[in-house]
Formats: sequence, structure tokens, C-alpha cells
Amino acid sequence: MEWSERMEQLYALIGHLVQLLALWWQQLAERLWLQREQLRLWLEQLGVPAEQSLIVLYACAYLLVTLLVVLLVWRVMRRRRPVTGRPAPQQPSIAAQDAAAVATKPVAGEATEAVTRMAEAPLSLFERMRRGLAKTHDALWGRLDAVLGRAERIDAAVLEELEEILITADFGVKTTTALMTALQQRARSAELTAEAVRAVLREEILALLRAEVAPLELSASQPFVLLVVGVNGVGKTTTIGKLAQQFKKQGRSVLLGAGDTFRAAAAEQLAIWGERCEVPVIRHSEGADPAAVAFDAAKAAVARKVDLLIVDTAGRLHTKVNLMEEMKKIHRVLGREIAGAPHETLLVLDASTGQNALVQARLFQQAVGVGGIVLTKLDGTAKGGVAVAIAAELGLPVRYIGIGEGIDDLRPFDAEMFVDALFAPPARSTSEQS
Ligand SMILES: Nc1nc2c(ncn2[C@@H]2O[C@H](COP(=O)(O)OP(=O)(O)OP(=O)(O)O)[C@@H](O)[C@H]2O)c(=O)[nH]1
Repeated sequence: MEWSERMEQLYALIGHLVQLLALWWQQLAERLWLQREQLRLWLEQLGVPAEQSLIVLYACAYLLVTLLVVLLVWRVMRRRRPVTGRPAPQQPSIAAQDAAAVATKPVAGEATEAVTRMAEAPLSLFERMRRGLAKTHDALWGRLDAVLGRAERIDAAVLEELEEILITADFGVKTTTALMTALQQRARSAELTAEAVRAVLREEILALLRAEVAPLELSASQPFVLLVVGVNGVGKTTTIGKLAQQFKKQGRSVLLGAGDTFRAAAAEQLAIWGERCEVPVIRHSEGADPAAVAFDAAKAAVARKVDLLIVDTAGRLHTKVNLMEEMKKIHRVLGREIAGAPHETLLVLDASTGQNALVQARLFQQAVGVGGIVLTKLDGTAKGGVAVAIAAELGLPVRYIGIGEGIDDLRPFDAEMFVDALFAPPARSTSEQS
């Protein structure tokens, strides 16, 4: 093709584009004019004289634009201003805080063991955990610090106050009694100082959390079947989505079974999570037999040779016998299709329900057998001590904790990091450190 022909085509193309823009501008102008006339009519109906309505209209438009510009400038200025104060009490989502956490410098010269670990551990992970547990931390460390700080010596009255703090942070009566016994034993052998109290509590809580925890062995079966149970609204579906994402990231193939056919839109919610993590979901219509979903999901998992099948279940109220019977049926169906399935029944508990979570755990354990716990919503509660109560009183491993609603806000439970996050002194602001 000749050079001149090409130029001609280019001019023609530009001509079309200009025409298109002109047309578009004309349409826009017509629409604006129409809107203006409608507003004028409306103003007239409100009693504004016809000759003044245009002036009022332009004045309103001027005010609106000024307001928008002021808002825009204010937002830009706010973003540019360096952060010097303490973080606001309403924390942003844990995922959003990640980047900030990476940039945070470790506190210099702090002598406590917790801070040493804080420097050693990958900071962003610890920071996420610390921020997620901020409320429980304040209920425990904050109050402990206040009591120990003002006490001249640790006597019976101070121990009584400590006991109350542990109960309030939902460690449960049994666990609190065990912790108090440990403190009293230490008091008999040596003088109990504030530092010793913190050290004893830290050691004892860690020992309770570490007992009986065996890691989840996905390679034990292919497919490995995880059944997720729990009462309404504790975060089962969300947890399944987060788990699917984590296992996907580890390179495992995952399939989800939407066994919650009871709650309207539960399967839809799971399907959305499936789309987000690019994981297929086996679902039936609402009200279908959950055991039938489990059957189809198990068949599909075997046929597709996936590594992991996660089956959701309806939020069962542990008091409803027929729902528990339904759960047993799901167990039977899965076991028939895949040897040993479900290989793990994960019970999801909402940490903010405190001791009620412990009651649920007991009932589910009796009814369907529970292999491990996922403790959700730790970010929004001061009742995180319930994690210790569950481990100590039921001997059930807390496998994961939920510290936010984001897809990455589910953490494999690390007892040491958890305890450090509870006992670490509050992070100091930039201004305080300098
Ligand atoms: N803050 C916070 N919210 C969470 C966490 N986990 C779940 N949620 C929220 O809890 C609410 C309930 O979660 P779902 O996953 O729908 O709970 P569910 O157990 O499946 O509910 P049912 O299907 O009714 O039984 C949702 O708004 C979740 O975003 C968490 O770790 N932290």
C-alpha cells in the first residue's frame, strides 16, 4: 500500500473519531440541557420565580463543585501527612495493615522476651497477629500491667485481682484455676515479683496450648476430606473460602462441597468464594439433601483426583437432634465413597461468644467427633482467652484462627506467636520511640 493511501486512511479515521466525539458531545449537551430544564421546572414548582431559577441553579452547581474540590484537596492533604500519632482505636482490616506493618521498625532496646521474638519473627506476620488480638491483649496485658504496676508486693489481694482478669478475658474457670495454682506454687518457692507473674502466666498458657497438637496431614489420603461444622453465623463459609485460598496457594488442588442447603444463599456465598480462589464448587438447589451434595462432591473429588475436598454444612444448632442426625448421615456417605472420610472434622467457633464457644465445642465433640478447631473473629473480641480454655479443657487443637474478614486473615495457629501477641507490650508510636 502506498504511503499516500495510508495517510488518507489515517485522515479518514481521525475524521470519524472527531465526528464521534462531536456526536457524543452533542448528546451530552442535550442531556445536560434537559436536566437543567427539569431542575428549573422543579425550582419553579418550589416557588422560585422563573427569571431567578437559572441563577439559583448555577449558584447550586457552583457550590457543589466547590465542595467537591475542597473535599478532594482535603483527602490528598490527609494522605500526604506523615503518621505520627497512635493508630486510631478503630483498626483497618488486618490485610490492609500488612504493608504498614512491614515498614514498622522493631522497638529498640526493649528487654522483654516477647519483643525479642517480635524482632526475630517475620514482622508482618507478628504484627498482623498482634493487631488481630489487640482487644484480648488490652483486656489481659493492659489490665495485668495496671494491677502489677500499682502493687507494692504480690499478695493474696493482688492474686485475686489477677484471677478476675483471667476470668474476664474468658480463660474459663478451670484454666484460670490451673494458672492460679501455678502462681501460688511459684509464690511458695520464691518471692513473686511482677515480672515473675508475667513469666509464669506466659509459660503456663504456652504449655496448655501446646498440649496434644498434631499437624493436619493432608497427604494421609487423596482426596483428603475436611468436613466443616459449627452453629449459625460463626464463619464457616468464610473460613472455607480462606482455607481454599491457602491450600490453592500451596499448590494443592481443591474442591468445595456446598453442603449448607438449609440457609438461603449459603451455596451462592460459597460459589462466590470458589470464584475468588478459582476453586470448583459442587452445589445443589436450596433445600436439597446435604448428604446428596456430600455424595456428589466425594464422587467428583475422586474422579478429578483433587488433593482436598472441603465440605460445608448447615449451621447446626447443637440442640437440634434431627440436624445432628443429618450430620451423621453426611459422615456415613463420605466414608462410603472415600476410605476414612471425613479425615478431619473442623469445628468453627466464634471467639466473641466466649465460654459459649466452649459449650458448643463439648456438644459437637460428643455428637460428631471433632478433630480440630477454627477460632474466628478474634479480631473483634476481648475474649481470646477462650482459645486457651478450649485447648486446656477439651484437649482439642486450635488449628486456625480468624483475625479479620479478608481472604488472608486466617492464620495457622502458632501457640508461641499467639502468647507473645497477648503478652507483648503495646506497640509504641513513632513519636514515642524518637
Ligand atoms: N471480623 C471477623 N469476621 C469474620 C471472621 N470470620 C468470619 N467473619 C464474618 O462473620 C460473618 C458470618 O460468616 P459466615 O461465613 O457467613 O458464617 P457461617 O457460619 O457460614 O453462617 P451460616 O451459613 O449462617 O451458618 C460474615 O460477615 C463474615 O465476614 C473473622 O475472623 N473476623
